[in-house]
Amino acid sequence: MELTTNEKQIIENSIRDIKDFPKEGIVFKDITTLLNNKEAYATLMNHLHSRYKDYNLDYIAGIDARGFIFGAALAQMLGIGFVPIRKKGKLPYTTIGEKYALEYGIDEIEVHLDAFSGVNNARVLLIDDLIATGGTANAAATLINQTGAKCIEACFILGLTFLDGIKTLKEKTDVYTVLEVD
Ligand SMILES: O=P(O)(O)OC[C@H]1O[C@H](OP(=O)(O)OP(=O)(O)O)[C@H](O)[C@@H]1O
Ligand SMILES: Nc1ncnc2[nH]cnc12
Repeated sequence: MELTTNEKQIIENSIRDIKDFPKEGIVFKDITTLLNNKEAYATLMNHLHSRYKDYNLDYIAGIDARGFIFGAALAQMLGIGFVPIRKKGKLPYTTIGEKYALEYGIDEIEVHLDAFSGVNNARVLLIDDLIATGGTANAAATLINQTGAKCIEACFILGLTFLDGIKTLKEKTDVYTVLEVD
């Protein structure tokens, strides 16, 4: 269940820091080097599978775009459905949306209103690659709960602990981070 120190190292070492991307002062955590490293990707996904296999989850919801990669893979391993939470204007059927603050301005994410309707009071795990300010994940958890489903936990590969995102999100749902960056 717990990652061994060695497994944690394998995952941590596979994530690349890119300084000043997309703008000066930001250290961008590049997970593409985790994804193309078969040992690191398998170590991570096997860990997530072992953590969540007994949670009685009905769906995984992944956040556009990097949350799709981990979320869809995990849903398939757990044998449950996957629901994409997308940036505004991308989903074709009836949606509900939630706005959230960016560093500059406002963005919005949406989910199909009937996305979790295959199961009454569906138990949903929210997943994304990273939590920073928590604005995106908070909006996503709100949307899940608005459909009548329940966000049981929010899972991130990386949590930036020098920001308040994790603390704020914990008021709404349980939070799990594989790695913390401080
Ligand atoms: O905690 P927050 O401050 O809300 O930031 C975290 C979000 O930012 C990144 O996505 P981004 O919006 O850059 O979209 P992308 O995955 O399409 O690149 C990341 O993948 C999270 O979804
Ligand atoms: N530092 C960062 N690295 C990658 N994605 C991010 N999203 C928000 N902050 C980020």
